[in-house]
Amino acid sequence: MNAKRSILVVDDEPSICWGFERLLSSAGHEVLIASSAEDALKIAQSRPLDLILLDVRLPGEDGITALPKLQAATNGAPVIVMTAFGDLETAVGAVHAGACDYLTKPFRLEDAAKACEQALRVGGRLTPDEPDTVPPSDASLLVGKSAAMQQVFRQIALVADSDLSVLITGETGTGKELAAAAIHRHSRRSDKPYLPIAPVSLSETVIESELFGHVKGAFTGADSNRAGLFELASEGSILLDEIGELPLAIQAKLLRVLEQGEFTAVGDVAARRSNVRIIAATNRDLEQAVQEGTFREDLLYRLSAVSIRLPPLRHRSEDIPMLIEYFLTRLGYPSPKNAIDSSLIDALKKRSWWGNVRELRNAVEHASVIARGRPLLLSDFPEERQNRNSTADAPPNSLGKAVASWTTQELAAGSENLTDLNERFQAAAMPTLLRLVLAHTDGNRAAAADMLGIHRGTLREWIKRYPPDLETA
Ligand SMILES: Nc1ncnc2c1ncn2[C@@H]1O[C@H](COP(=O)(O)OP(=O)(O)OP(=O)(O)O)[C@@H](O)[C@H]1O
Repeated sequence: MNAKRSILVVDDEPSICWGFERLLSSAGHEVLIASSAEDALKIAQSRPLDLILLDVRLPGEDGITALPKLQAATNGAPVIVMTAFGDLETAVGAVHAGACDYLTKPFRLEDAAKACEQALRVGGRLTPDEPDTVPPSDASLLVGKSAAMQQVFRQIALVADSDLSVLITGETGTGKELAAAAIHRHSRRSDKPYLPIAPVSLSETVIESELFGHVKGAFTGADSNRAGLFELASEGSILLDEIGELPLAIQAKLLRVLEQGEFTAVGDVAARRSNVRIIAATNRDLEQAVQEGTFREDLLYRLSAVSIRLPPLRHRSEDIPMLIEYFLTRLGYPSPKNAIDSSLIDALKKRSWWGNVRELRNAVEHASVIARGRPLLLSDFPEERQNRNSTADAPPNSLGKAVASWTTQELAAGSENLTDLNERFQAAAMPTLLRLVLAHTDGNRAAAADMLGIHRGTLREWIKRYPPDLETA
């Protein structure tokens, strides 16, 4: 921050005003203070301002309502909104009302300084739009109050209205699909289609046709023209879930959509224009997939113009009480707040939750059935699942020995025609793995997929391909 600028801080907390005064005046700026929206408006009408830092909760008129008036009075000075009560709806509301950035209290002074610097440099609002009027249905709420989730809300709010493609990463069950739906819901495209697709367990031709459509006679069975998702979602958004599983040939076609905004239906020659926003999600490490040659580096680069990482639940255990209460409310459980006590919360916070929020939701549903309306106890919850990386129970090297013996045997018996060793290895090992994991989850496939760290679609395909064996362990 070089040239001297006039900055108005609107907050009824003296410590925040004092902090900003010190921070900004030491950078050479003039700092004005107002403790209410009404006072702020008087100042804004009486003199030019270069930046406004505006709290949401104020005595009298709230910050979000006052924001457009302050902007009108200042001829569009950039406004950074601050709040201690961050949820996604507030973040989006602030951005839609015209804020250029959003800070959740408590924030680090260096983050605040960066936001001010950026706002003074860029100025103005980022995303002009009508106020958001679509109330989310209950099940689509992204719940969380941890700093990590606040950061996610901020990113969603800032990116929702642009047409940039977004890459959402995070472990299974962290809410990637919810985040993608929220981006669409809060975008200008919200009245247009939002179509999610998970390409796992579909053959390459089927995925290609699903995405781009096909013309009559393109392949056996294609007896009429069929529109793909890129046409069906016209002017809307597509979620490509499990993008890491997309075959390389389709990746090339997707790159063309991203770079040139066009695609060709299967069996067609004419290019069609795409006006669809692409949101992609994955629980795979795409950098590693690039190293391994299964994911195109240029596509990763294009997709991650904006990238949002959903943190695992074990890194934000402070969200657990809120999430439990939320799930109990959705289940219609009597007085959810009183149904959980601090010792239960402490015990649940110590768990690893490898299946993340999905696992927590399933566990709460399970506990609520057992508790039948009384306060929940730890014993109502399913037992904690093993860390999927733990090898503690395995006798040392037993698996290695078994694999060595199997491989040696195969190689010894092997003829020159040995070309499918990996497939035969999978066929030998998978049925047992699947049987034991499914037995452990009482046949619950979603839970088994979480444990295996794979998508449910992939599990479905594995079960079909390697039917779980029935012999005892
Ligand atoms: N922050 C959250 N607030 C409320 N519910 C959540 C949250 N995160 C996840 N959930 C719930 O957990 C379940 C899994 O969420 P979602 O399908 O979005 O996860 P995902 O990351 O896409 O998982 P996967 O990679 O396995 O597809 C859903 O029932 C969703 O409603």
